[in-house]
Amino acid sequence: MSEVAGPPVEVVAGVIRDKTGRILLARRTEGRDLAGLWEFPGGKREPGETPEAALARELHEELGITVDCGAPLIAVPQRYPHKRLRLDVRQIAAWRGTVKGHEGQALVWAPPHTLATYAMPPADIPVVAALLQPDRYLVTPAPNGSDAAWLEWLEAALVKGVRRVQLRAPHCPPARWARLVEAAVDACRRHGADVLINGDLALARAMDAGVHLRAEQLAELDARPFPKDQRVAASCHTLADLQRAQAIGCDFAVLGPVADTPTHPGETPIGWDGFARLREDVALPIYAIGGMTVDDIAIARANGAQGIAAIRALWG
Ligand SMILES: Nc1nc2c([nH]c(=O)n2[C@@H]2O[C@H](COP(=O)(O)OP(=O)(O)OP(=O)(O)O)[C@@H](O)[C@H]2O)c(=O)[nH]1
Repeated sequence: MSEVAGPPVEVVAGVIRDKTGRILLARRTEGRDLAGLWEFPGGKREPGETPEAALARELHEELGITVDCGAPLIAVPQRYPHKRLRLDVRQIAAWRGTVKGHEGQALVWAPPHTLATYAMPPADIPVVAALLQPDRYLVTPAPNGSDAAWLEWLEAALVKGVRRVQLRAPHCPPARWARLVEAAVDACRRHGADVLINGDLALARAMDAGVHLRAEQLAELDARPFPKDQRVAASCHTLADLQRAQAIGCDFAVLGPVADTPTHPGETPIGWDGFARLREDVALPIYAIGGMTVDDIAIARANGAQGIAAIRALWG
């Protein structure tokens, strides 16, 4: 069996911070796969080793430090032309010693907001997103009651910490929806939350908000509809959708349904295995959707997701 089809290579990497919160990146040396790219320090797990032991060994060998392994951040299944890997990234809770590149690798302490400016391997794109972007994406339900009640529920979700919102209301009359969107965009901005409007490019443009593309819209686009500073995301169900989302430069995608959900009866869930298999062929941050609750964020991260997208579980 070729390495591309066989089981993934297990790789562990650490998020090491200094006292000011900067994060350590190492540059892959010449002659190795992906040479010149920046990565989170770490390496391959040896047979029989736990991820924590492998990471402690690698960081000692490569940097000369002793570490206490902390919480898992994300584990990214990724396929490269000649291999598949699972990049298991852990927060480093504490470390001792003096950081030095023992293998001739260049090192840099990067302030978190600069991470995306470093050229990195595809598997690291979701890692950087997991460090910097919200782990939950609220999709609003249709306003079935009064406008005031709907806006109060949105406010409650924002107060609870939701920081990324998709405004969506299938079948809402356009004039009512435009009024609600205006108030909702305002509420999201007050809370510093990212706001995207489902489907309606003109409304998103008018509000200077992001757009969340439906899968059918995505299929018809061959370029990103908005500039880089205005978010573009897309709903995906297949690998072709994900590849198109990546090709047009979407900031992130939503993939599912992962589990059964009453809002999309009759759709066959892809399960976590299906999610992980689809995710390994693109390098996008991807939220899992379909029957998700906040209790699923850890398993979502363990399958390479940015987190969960949900209506009911995040509303109010
Ligand atoms: N340590 C580390 N490895 C990463 C990251 N992202 C990523 O794709 N990888 C890949 O995971 C593998 C890590 O193995 P290693 O660092 O022990 O590898 P190596 O140079 O001996 O590996 P090679 O045989 O693939 O060239 C490499 O294939 C590397 O490209 C990352 O952020 N940190």
